[in-house]
Amino acid sequence: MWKSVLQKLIGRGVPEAAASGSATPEYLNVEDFNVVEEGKAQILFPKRETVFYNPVQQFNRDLSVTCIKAWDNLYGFPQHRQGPSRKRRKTADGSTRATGERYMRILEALSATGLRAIRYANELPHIQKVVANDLLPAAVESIARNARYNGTQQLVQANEDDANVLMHRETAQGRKFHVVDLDPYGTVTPFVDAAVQSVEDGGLMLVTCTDLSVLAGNGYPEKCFALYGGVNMVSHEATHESALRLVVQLLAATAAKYKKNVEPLLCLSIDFYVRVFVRVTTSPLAVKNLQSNTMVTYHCSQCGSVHNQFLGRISEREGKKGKTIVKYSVAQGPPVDRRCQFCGGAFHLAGPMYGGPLHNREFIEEVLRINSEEHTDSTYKTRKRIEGMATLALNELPQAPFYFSPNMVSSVLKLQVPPLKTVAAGLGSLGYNCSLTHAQPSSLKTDAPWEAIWYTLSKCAPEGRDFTKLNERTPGYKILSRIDQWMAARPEDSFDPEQLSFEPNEQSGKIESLRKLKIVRYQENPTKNWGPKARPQSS
Ligand SMILES: C[S@@+](CC[C@H](N)C(=O)[O-])C[C@H]1O[C@@H](n2cnc3c(N)ncnc32)[C@H](O)[C@@H]1O
Ligand SMILES: [Zn+2]
Repeated sequence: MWKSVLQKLIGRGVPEAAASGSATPEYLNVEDFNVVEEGKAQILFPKRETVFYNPVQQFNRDLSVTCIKAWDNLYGFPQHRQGPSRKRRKTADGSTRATGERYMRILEALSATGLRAIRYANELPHIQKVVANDLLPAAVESIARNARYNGTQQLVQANEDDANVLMHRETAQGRKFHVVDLDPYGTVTPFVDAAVQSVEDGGLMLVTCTDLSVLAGNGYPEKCFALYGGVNMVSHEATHESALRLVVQLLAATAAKYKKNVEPLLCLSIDFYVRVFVRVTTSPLAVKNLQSNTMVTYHCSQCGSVHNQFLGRISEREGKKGKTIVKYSVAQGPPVDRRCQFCGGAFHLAGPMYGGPLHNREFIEEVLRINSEEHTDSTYKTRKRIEGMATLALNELPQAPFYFSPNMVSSVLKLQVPPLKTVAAGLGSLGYNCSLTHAQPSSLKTDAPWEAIWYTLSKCAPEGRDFTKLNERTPGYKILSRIDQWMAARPEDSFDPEQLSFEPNEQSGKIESLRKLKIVRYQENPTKNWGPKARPQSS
């Protein structure tokens, strides 16, 4: 039955679509549908829900439109292919998007209603085609109906296939996509192998995972390992960043099999899911860095201190005729003893996961520019939040995996929680850098070792802490009572405790000025009962 409806929909020439402001096409009885407007699309939903739609994911879709535009401006195909210069040209409307033909082929492999695909067709320049695919006949029917209702049926091609079958078939026939968007129920894992092959060289992959109980929860380390090839930071507050690193690792390790390098452009932990934007480029040379960009993490089950162990080392030396010779070798380790040097607790092992930078500055700056100069609140309802999240991501320390909250550290030491700026000033005075993180409020990323973190926090309370009043079995007692031991054992080239000061400095200034910006930093619950949303009953 759906096929005949579909053929009817596809078979009728140019529609009198609602988007073009004319009357409803005669084949549709709008009474049967609810109409939802988002971005520059209007989507018809059958009154009885048969196809997946989650309004809370508007942020995901608004952000994705902005990120594809940024990718197009910076690395998009016609101008990129012409040479290494990434100069952008001003267009008549004042934007700096690349001029050029409609070249971009996008695959939305798991499309449901077609809303996202139609938004891409309506809101992005340079679209040649958006293939909107779904396994479910009712979804494909909805995509075709909505493409026609929006007048985008020339650009949006509804397709019914298993996503993997579609991607492998298209790749086999030499038809790759510049942009591949994977927005599945739960994990993305089953689609990654086909997707990294299906994306054009230098193309963009957009990936959602909503299975955060696995990627960031406490209950399923074995499932996390099976799906992502690594274990998350079970029971650790930085588990949302490890979720991002596990997803990037999955993408990078899969792409590496095909000599492709994955460069993270923007990786965000959002509400109940993660969204990762990466550029995939064929580069056997860059793939060689994967080993030394991959790490395992020892995190103390008692006090939460963290030690990262990278799996490889890269060293460079100058050879004959001044040529640089790069050597790839195995790592030395482990970086910790059997027991935590601070509290004597046992370590838990997380990873392997990606340990490099999660964002690209140039890319985020372009996202922010587009968001402020080219988008308006009326179309991009989540614009303020994009500004807030991207600004936080832009200001994150790039080479400092994970974060800690003064809240958690103080609760271990049984101290009053000091303000973030005080902790940042202390670490700054010892010569370390700090930043906020988009992944958790009131937390700090830092390149300081944990000796410096415990030392600084232990000195935050003006009157000091009389640890003898603590229970001797607690990690706090052990850390504070052994402070002379672990301070003496710290590496010689680390900090000088005499330098510690809580006077405002550059690090506390950075944190304060970011906190004073009028931006939406962290989202409150967007709606009542928000979350990943279950599949519709009939699917
Ligand atoms: C979370 S929904 C997609 C939501 C959509 N991207 C949006 O922004 O509204 C996931 C969709 O994937 C489809 N799906 C699940 N497994 C699939 C497969 N193997 N191949 C193609 N589609 C699949 C489901 O039918 C469902 O419509
Ligand atoms: Zn410990």
